[in-house]
Amino acid sequence: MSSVTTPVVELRDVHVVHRARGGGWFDRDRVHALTGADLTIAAGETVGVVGESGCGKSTMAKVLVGLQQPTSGEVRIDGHDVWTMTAAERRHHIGAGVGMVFQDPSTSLNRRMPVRQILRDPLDVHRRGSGAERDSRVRELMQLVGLPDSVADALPSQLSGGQRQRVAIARALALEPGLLIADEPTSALDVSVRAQILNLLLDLQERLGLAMVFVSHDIQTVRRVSDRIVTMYLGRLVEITPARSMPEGAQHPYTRALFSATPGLLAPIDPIPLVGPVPSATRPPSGCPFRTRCWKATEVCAETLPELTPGTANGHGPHAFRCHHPVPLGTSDAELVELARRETRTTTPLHVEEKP
Ligand SMILES: Nc1ncnc2c1ncn2[C@@H]1O[C@H](COP(=O)(O)OP(=O)(O)OP(=O)(O)O)[C@@H](O)[C@H]1O
Repeated sequence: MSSVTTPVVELRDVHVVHRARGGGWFDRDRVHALTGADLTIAAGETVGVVGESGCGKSTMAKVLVGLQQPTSGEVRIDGHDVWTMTAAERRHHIGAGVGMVFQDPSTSLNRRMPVRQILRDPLDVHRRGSGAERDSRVRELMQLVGLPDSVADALPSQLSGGQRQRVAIARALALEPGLLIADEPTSALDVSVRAQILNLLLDLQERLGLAMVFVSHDIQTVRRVSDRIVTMYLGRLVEITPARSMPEGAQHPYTRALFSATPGLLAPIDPIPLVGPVPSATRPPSGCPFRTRCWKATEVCAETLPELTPGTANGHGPHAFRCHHPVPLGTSDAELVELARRETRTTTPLHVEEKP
C-alpha cells in the first residue's frame, strides 16, 4: 500500500447492459450488470471490490481493462477516453497501461505456448525493443515473479497451479502497466499457495509502484490488502470506504451486513440478518437497489436513488455511500443485529420489484 497521487483510471457514469443469455433486446431481457459507476483509481493505491455473486465485480474489472465496452459512460486511462480511440490505439493504450490477472491460470494461459513465448507475446505484439531485449525482458519477468529458468520451455500443463499464476502475473506485467487488475487471483489455487501468490502481488505492487484493483469474495484478505474498499450491490457502487476504518467506519447497511457475515473481523456474533434473496439484475428495484432486503427501508428508498453522500469514516480518509438511512457511526455489529431483527419483525420490507 502506498500514498494516493495521480489518477491512472477513471470511470465516469459507466453502464453495462447485457442481453440476457437466450433473451432478446426487450427491456425484460436486459441484464443491468453495471449501473452508473464512478470511480477514480490513483497511482500506487489498492482498491478492493466486494459484493455478492452477480453484483457486477467482474464486469467492472473487465471495463477497467478494456475487455468490456460500456453501454454508456467514459473510461479514462492515464487521462485518455479509451472508447473514443480507434481499435488499434485502444489496444495499444490499454495493453500498455493495464494488466489483468484472472482467477484461473489454467484457462487464461495459452495451453500450447511454452512459458517463454507466453511472456514474449505481449512484447512482440507491442514491438517492444529488439529481439535480444525482449529475451532479456522475459528472463527479468521470470525472476520478478520467482520462476526458475528451468521452466522457460515448459507448457502451462507441466507447471503447478502456483507457478501458472506466477506466469499469468509476469505476463500481465510484461508491458510495465501502471494498474494491475486481479480478479479473484488466488481462489482457484490450493490453500497452501494462496498466501505466496498474494504476498507476491503485494511485493510487486510495492516495488513497481502499481495501482491495483483486487476483486475477491475473501473479505478478510480484501481488508488486509486494500487502501479503499468498494462495495457493489446489484450493479451499483453503493459505498467506498477507507479499508482501515472497516467494518465500523462503513455506513451503508449492506456493507455492514456483508462484513458482519465474515468470521473473525469482530467479536463472533450472528451476521446482520437480511430479508430474502438478491433481486434479479434484469428487473432491479426502483430507488435504492438494496431496499428490498434492508431493515431500514422506507418509502423514500423505493422512490429515489440516494445520492453519493460524503461520510467521515471516523477520520480514516475519503468515504462516500448511497443511502437514505445510513448507519450512525459508532453503531456496533451486535446493535445492528438486534435492530435488524426487531425492524424485520415489525415492518414489512419493501419487497415489490418495480421497473416492469
Ligand atoms: N456476457 C454476459 N451476458 C449476459 N449476462 C451477463 C454476462 N456477463 C455477466 N452477466 C450478468 O451480469 C451480472 C454481473 O455479473 P458479474 O460476473 O460481473 O458479477 P460478479 O459480481 O463478478 O459475480 P461472481 O462473484 O459470481 O464472479 C450477473 O447478473 C451476470 O449473470
